[in-house]
Amino acid sequence: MIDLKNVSLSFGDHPVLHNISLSLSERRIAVIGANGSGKSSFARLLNGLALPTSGTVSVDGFDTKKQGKDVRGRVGFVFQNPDNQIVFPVVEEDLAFGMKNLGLDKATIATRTTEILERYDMQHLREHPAHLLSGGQKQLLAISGVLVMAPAYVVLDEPTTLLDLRNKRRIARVLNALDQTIIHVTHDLDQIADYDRVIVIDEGRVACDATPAKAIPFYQELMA
Ligand SMILES: Nc1ncnc2c1ncn2[C@@H]1O[C@H](COP(=O)(O)OP(=O)(O)OP(=O)(O)O)[C@@H](O)[C@H]1O
Repeated sequence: MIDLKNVSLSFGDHPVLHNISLSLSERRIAVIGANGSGKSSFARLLNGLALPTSGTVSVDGFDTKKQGKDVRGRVGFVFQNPDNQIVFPVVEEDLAFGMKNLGLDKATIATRTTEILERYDMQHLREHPAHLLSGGQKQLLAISGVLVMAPAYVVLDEPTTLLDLRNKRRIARVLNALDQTIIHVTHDLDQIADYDRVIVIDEGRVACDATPAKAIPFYQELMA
């Protein structure tokens, strides 16, 4: 469970999130809202990429301020642009990077690398230069690089924004098939119609927290 208690976040004297208290445990959670409403800032709080100015964020009891390493081991983060996430020149090296940081042995790294490449039909790309992948393949590699570390939660910040329709759908299918809890920041309302929970953020506050059937029309009305 990810718990936020009275969380506020400011950058300098600019308040961005105001007194948010939430518990996140459903399997598919979407976060939607206008540009600049605070969605990315909210997402970044969940794995300690941003720390609250006041209040606490905890993941399975671990405080993001005090136990960052435990939190990062539990919460994977996928960025909008996979180029910001892919750090090694060859696909298999990139997949191995996070696992090496976790201290996994060579055999486990090799097994998990094979498993994830097979799962997403990318075996033929194992020794491929990462920068030559298509946009969809790059995002799949970025997501794979997070999944091989076996996080309990995956936070995704607009992972399909840069993709064409076919790849958007492919990534949506990948996300829907995950066992982990996902917290998915998106502007793509079609993708979240059958999610368990939708949180609408407006001007740094939770304006609606409900099922898609209630939260999506609320958001559409807000944007009208
Ligand atoms: N590192 C930072 N330093 C200063 N201000 C920031 C920083 N990150 C975000 N902000 C500000 O916080 C506010 C919320 O930004 P955030 O990126 O969280 O919004 P968002 O809802 O994700 O927007 P978008 O849909 O456009 O991605 C904005 O006013 C932004 O300028």
